[in-house]
Amino acid sequence: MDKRIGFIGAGQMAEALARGFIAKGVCRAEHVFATDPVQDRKEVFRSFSTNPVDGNIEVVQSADVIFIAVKPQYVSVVLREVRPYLEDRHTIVSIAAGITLQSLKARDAAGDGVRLVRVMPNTPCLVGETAAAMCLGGKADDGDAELVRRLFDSVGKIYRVDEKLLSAVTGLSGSGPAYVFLMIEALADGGVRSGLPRDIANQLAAQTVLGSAKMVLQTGKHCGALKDMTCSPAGTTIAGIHELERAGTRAAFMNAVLAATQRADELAKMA
Ligand SMILES: NC(=O)C1=CN([C@@H]2O[C@H](COP(=O)(O)OP(=O)(O)OC[C@H]3O[C@@H](n4cnc5c(N)ncnc54)[C@H](OP(=O)(O)O)[C@@H]3O)[C@@H](O)[C@H]2O)C=CC1
Ligand SMILES: O=C(O)[C@@H]1CCC=N1
Repeated sequence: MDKRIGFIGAGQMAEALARGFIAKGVCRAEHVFATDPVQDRKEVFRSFSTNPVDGNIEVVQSADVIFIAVKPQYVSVVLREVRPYLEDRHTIVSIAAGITLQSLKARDAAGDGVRLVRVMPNTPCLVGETAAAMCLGGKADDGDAELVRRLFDSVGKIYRVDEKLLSAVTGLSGSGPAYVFLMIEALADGGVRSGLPRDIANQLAAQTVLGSAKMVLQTGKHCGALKDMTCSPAGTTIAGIHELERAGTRAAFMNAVLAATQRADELAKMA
């Protein structure tokens, strides 16, 4: 792709996206520009051959696709700052949790006439396996959707959804990697508690999650049927499942997604 990619805010998510895009060859490192008030973050971007620049306006002047990757409460201040420098060539991609298209194009933010795309990505873009969703606003058209789709298809999967679903996407897949990391860590702890060396326990736990996710995606079978395949009558697995059910694990995961979704909605109100 010949587009230049800019990041306003060079934090964890910006780094994961930039590294992912470059690793998958959808853009070249020298076509990536990033800025951050924290000097160390700029040095991180320099370390993988992208261009750290001195401010948000310089990012806008250097790039065509501008990722707004600051914390939600700073989004409108950033947009107000760069607004006079926005041109028709720019597509603005906000990844901020909870910040609506309406508030992105408000008069004290980007204003009317800007190509706006909201994306909720997740950190596995770093390894080419993001689960993301997007919606369009402002002047954004199918060309912008195609551009964003091309970027995200290179680092995983992206789905177009109604904006009203984006908080739920945030609660499920945006925050989801953290739930899964916690689960992998806990599974490995269980392995260690049962006598496995830590490194083998970590590998077994992570590979089990990877393999199980692939079975869901590749077989198209219901998770309940796949679970049943693992449970021999009076066997080991059903004894483990019994404990998970006793602990309310399903409700805990559902409540985690719900709490994160509600938090995304709260962030929208606070911004
Ligand atoms: N982390 C994740 O998994 C995901 C994050 N997101 C969204 O991505 C955004 C960034 O999150 P994340 O990367 O985790 O956060 P980080 O705090 O790691 O990164 C944000 C960076 O932006 C910097 N910053 C603050 N103000 C400005 C400014 N005015 N101009 C330029 N840069 C600024 C921050 O500096 P300082 O620390 O000094 O404030 C910080 O280094 C958030 O809106 C979040 O909702 C979306 C999906 C997943
Ligand atoms: O924790 C957060 O607020 C961000 C948004 C989704 C994932 N991380």
